Amino acid sequence: MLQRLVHVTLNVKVCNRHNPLLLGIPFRSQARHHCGFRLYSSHKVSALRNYYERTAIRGSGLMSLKSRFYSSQVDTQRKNAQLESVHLKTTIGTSKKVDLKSKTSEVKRLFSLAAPEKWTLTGAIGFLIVSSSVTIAVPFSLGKVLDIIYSSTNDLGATTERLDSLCLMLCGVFLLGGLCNFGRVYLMSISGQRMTQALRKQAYAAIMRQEPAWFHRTSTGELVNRLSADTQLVGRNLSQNVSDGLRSLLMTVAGAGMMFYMSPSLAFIGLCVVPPVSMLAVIYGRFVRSITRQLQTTLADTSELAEEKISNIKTVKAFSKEAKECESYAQRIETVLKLAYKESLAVGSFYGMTGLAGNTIILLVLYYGGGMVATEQLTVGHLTSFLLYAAYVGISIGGLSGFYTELNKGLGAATRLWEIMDRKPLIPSIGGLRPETRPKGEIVLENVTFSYQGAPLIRGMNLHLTPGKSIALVGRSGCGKSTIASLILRLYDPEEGRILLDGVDIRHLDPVWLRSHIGYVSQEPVLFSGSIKDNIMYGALDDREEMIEINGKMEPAWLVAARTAQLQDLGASRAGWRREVGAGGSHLSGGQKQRVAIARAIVKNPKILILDEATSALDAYSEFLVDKALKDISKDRTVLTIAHRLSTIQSADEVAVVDNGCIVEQGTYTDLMSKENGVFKELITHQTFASKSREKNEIQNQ
Ligand SMILES: Nc1ncnc2c1ncn2[C@@H]1O[C@H](COP(=O)(O)OP(=O)(O)OP(=O)(O)O)[C@@H](O)[C@H]1O
Repeated sequence: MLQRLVHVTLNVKVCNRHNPLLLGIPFRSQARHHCGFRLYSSHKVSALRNYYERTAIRGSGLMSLKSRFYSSQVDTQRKNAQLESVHLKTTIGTSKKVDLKSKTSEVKRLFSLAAPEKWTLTGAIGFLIVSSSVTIAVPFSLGKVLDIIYSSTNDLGATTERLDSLCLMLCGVFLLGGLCNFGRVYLMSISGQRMTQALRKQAYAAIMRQEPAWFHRTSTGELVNRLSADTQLVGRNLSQNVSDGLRSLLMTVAGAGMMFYMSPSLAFIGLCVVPPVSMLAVIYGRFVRSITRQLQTTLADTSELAEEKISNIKTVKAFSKEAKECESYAQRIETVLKLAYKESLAVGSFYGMTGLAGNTIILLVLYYGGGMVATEQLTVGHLTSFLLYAAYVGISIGGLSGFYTELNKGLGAATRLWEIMDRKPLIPSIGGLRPETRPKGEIVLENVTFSYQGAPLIRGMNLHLTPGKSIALVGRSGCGKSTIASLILRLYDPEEGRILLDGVDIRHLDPVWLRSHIGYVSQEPVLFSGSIKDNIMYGALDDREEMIEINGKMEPAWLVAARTAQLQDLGASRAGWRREVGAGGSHLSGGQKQRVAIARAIVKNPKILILDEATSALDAYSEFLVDKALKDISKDRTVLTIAHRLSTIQSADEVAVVDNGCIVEQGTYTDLMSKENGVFKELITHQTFASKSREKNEIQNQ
């Protein structure tokens, strides 16, 4: 499909207001660089708008532009490109023809992946040429041997001598061929493995770069499948498949050449089946490509289901849903099987037909060749050689079609990998301002609006976090408290409004720098496989063990953090700090996990602490101890606590109440409680906050 390229550019006023970093960059490069999109003139207005909604708007730094796109006048240079209320400026580029599905460029790109392995591959191709030449020499030599035998009527001694020397020479040639074959397969195999590894690294890095919102739309099973199966398919394609394909090509060309050399008329008869088989191969290759794509997608869905259920086996068992889970897995697998049936049918038919074509060649050659031997136009040795060459050509054409099929599979897999590798994350993982000094820790949310997949959640929120003070965020379940934490961490960008750290919009700051100053304990902390120490060190800014002075004694920062988070009991266990926590922290209790997560958050000595119900899984005694420790480390830090417990709320310097996407009340606990008909007072009265007196009793009982 050839289409004309249209550059779509953003309105500069809007861009600059919302993202001063874009100042001075020409419109066209802004749009293309930032959103990574190209649009084509045949896109209708609605398609363009949809495209914008899907790619440029959601979760991006440009998200805040959305409403403005829809409210302003369109500036367009082409009548038929009227974009209604979308606030875009379109300029038609030069009438450059762009082939949207240029398969050639895809193939080129696929082969460019092999560039780092060019020398190994060149060596392998060298071996391939030698080994193929040896194979090609076999039928000819065999024909010669047969002719010597048939022509040896009188002088037996001379014939034996000729035979001996010919066979000796052939032995040497075959040995060389064997060695070269070994070299070819070995080199191709190792370079294939290396290409797969390199691809895996690139794909994994690309996945890690993406913003969290992208992961909501892309299933984990699919990503794991791309990392394992697709990379392997591409690696194998560029090595083994290319090697086999080249060998088949060489054998086809050389075999056909030898056929023509020996008898052009017989060669024409023998090769008349090649064109229809080649056409069949092309059709078959296309079909296999589409079916492989469907198969991979369905397999990814199935893996996703299996992964989710296996990793949460306790919940499955607690509800006795093993049988149901097996059934739903079987249903998904059924779809895979149906697709596999289709593929098998195509493979079977294709190989059946190519086999038939090969046998037809042999039969035709035998029939006409036999006649030629009878009329002495051809010797027996020549006919035998010819037959072998015909068989070679038949087999090699089969090999070529196999190569084409595999190439199509490889292209499908590579396209899926490029989709990930080419995607520019809407929130960069690195880059931006990195102030030299440690931040003061003042956080301001200014008119922040945010929605998940179009469902509004935060509506023009204003919130001020003062350095050195703690603020407790309270509100009904699902009102968006954890989302506010995610916005401050810049895991998502607001659609409108901005978040400032010490007066600087966090969109201009390097996310790595920003997050290095924020300690975060999530509601359901996740630990990774490894020891307790490894997990605490995960929060450190680098892998080196930082030493800090405590009461005149130098101690590792992670140990101090562990003590602060009341982890002494874990440290005192038999394996000590080397105790393995298991996948996702499955070997630890909920409270232990939470304390390790707290230690992990404070080990980097952050200026801002976000504690999302950080002590909810602790028993009252541990919570009392951790609270005390957190109070100590909260000095001189900005603390945002997302709290349900009364004790946490009461100990905060201020309380902010979230309701209907806004902060509706903010003040000290006493102030808010003294407000007649206040939202906070009502929350405290009606919600089930843990009573402080009950907690005190529990502590006294310990
Ligand atoms: N990734 C997501 N995609 C779509 N909706 C989401 C996503 N994450 C959260 N939500 C929705 O956003 C709303 C706010 O979620 P959030 O976790 O911020 O609430 P919360 O106030 O912290 O709740 P709780 O007090 O129960 O922890 C909820 O209705 C939730 O269903």
